[in-house]
Amino acid sequence: MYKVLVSDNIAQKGIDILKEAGMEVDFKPGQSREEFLETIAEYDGIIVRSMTLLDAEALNKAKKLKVIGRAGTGYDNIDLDEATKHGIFVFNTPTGNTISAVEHTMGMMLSLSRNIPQANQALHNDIWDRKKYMGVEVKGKTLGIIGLGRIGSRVAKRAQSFGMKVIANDPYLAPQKAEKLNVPLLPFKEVLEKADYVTLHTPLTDETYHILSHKEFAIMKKSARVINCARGQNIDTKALAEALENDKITGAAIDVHEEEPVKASNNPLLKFQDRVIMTCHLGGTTTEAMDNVSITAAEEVVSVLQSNLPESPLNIPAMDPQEFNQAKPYINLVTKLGNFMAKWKGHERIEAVEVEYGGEVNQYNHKPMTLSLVKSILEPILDDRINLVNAMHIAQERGISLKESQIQNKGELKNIIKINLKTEVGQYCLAGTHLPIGFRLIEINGLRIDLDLSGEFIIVSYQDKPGVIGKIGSTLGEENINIANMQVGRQEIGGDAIMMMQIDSKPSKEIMERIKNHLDELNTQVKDLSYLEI
Ligand SMILES: NC(=O)c1ccc[n+]([C@@H]2O[C@H](COP(=O)([O-])OP(=O)(O)OC[C@H]3O[C@@H](n4cnc5c(N)ncnc54)[C@H](O)[C@@H]3O)[C@@H](O)[C@H]2O)c1
Ligand SMILES: O=C(O)[C@H](O)COP(=O)(O)O
Repeated sequence: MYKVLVSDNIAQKGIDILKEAGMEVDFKPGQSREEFLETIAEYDGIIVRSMTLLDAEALNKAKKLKVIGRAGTGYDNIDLDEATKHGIFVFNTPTGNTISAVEHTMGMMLSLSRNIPQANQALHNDIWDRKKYMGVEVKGKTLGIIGLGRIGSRVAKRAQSFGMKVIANDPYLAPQKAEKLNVPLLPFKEVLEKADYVTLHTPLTDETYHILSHKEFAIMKKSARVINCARGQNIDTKALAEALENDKITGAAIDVHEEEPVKASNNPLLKFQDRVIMTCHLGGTTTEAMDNVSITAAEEVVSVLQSNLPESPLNIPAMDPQEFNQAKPYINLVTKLGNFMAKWKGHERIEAVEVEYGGEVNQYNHKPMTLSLVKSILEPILDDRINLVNAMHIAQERGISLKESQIQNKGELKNIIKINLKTEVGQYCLAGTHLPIGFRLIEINGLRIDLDLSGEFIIVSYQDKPGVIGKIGSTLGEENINIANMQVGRQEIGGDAIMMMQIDSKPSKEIMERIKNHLDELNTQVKDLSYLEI
């Protein structure tokens, strides 16, 4: 039975899903870091929100951990590289709280414009002051959106319906997407200069850390108001406090904070009661969003523990389900070729793997195929230590160079995948194709063949000599082993030759030994005599 830790608050519906799937669940929001580190080794899966820190220290102790589910969007509390090294799948549930974050942003902008929280607080303190809490309209004002993704784009639509002019900065967004939204994409500095409201909707990255600091506040309008419902570290809090102090900008609405939870001792913004609105990271905290992210996270943890791939992976390439289904035959083909290669030559130290994709295969993202190939080649050597998450990392760690390329398939075949393996001993090549009748092996070390890519095989590399084929055939016949298919090729008379046989039953070690002895008697310089079951 798998054991799952839920270390932050999620909706009960998510916990029920885990239990119904037969998981043992520990629900421990708010547990101490010490207890967390002491017990993390027990768990196969963990569900977190933004409060649990899954850094290298924690992940190094998580010896059984297979999957981390982030019930929410931002995953800056998870060390992705470290999780990847350990082969731990990490996924998030990025759409479940989008609308809640959008609506919170709109609420913050309106509250900031109309002093709603301040007036409410005053009235609760028995103060009626209509003059002090006079506001401004948002209609006709310019909203500058930094990060026009899921949340930013929806904020744009809502702001436009309020009669605002919306401009944005997002260097990674396809311009057509912004065009469709009728939002001009402008340089960062220009957005800051023009905006009456600046709202942040970027992830936390090296580039977006303190994306608003002294320099940026200095170029904003004095009347500008700033909204942050993205990540606390996107704003340099001290610089924001100074900008407010020196009237460089007018106000701010802040949902996410550099240090959470916020305390009077760690946040200089608390003193600006009239100009700063603060909420306690509530953007994604609605009944609907909590249900959405909790249900999805729980379903996905169960699914990954049942050996499926997550829908929104963070450390393997994502593919939409339709594309994945269409590419699946090629993922299976490359895996079969990798299994074949591993059984044939995996005992030799691998130096390089090259994979060539031809024909229809090139309509699809190659990454999942290449990852599957690397996994299938290294799996027999590394047992279950390798999966799609850490395959590339392990290959790099072992000094194996990897190359992907595209080839033209000139023949009639609609698709072809060719893998080339370089080991300390030699170079080997296999090619295969996917046909309606199944997977076919179409080339081995330059020899054109056409064999079913499953079953039992004997491969012999030798120096071309009369008598070899007969000797092998008769030895197998004596032992009642039927040859279903056989193909032979050579470079020239008396040159390097290769024989590929598909047989109906497994030859014993003794039979293989006898074949070897017969070939030695013929003095054929046998370079390879392998039996493989695929
Ligand atoms: N307050 C909350 O409770 C809450 C809730 C949900 C999401 N969030 C946060 O909101 C943020 C946005 O979420 P999303 O779902 O819209 O993400 P998203 O990935 O859909 O959008 C982020 C956008 O930022 C852009 N971007 C990245 N780097 C940039 C840069 N240097 N300059 C300008 N743009 C840049 C990306 O191209 C992308 O379009 C995330 O940080 C997420 O964690 C907060
Ligand atoms: O990135 C997110 O999904 C939001 O910041 C919500 O975070 P939370 O799950 O801690 O509320």
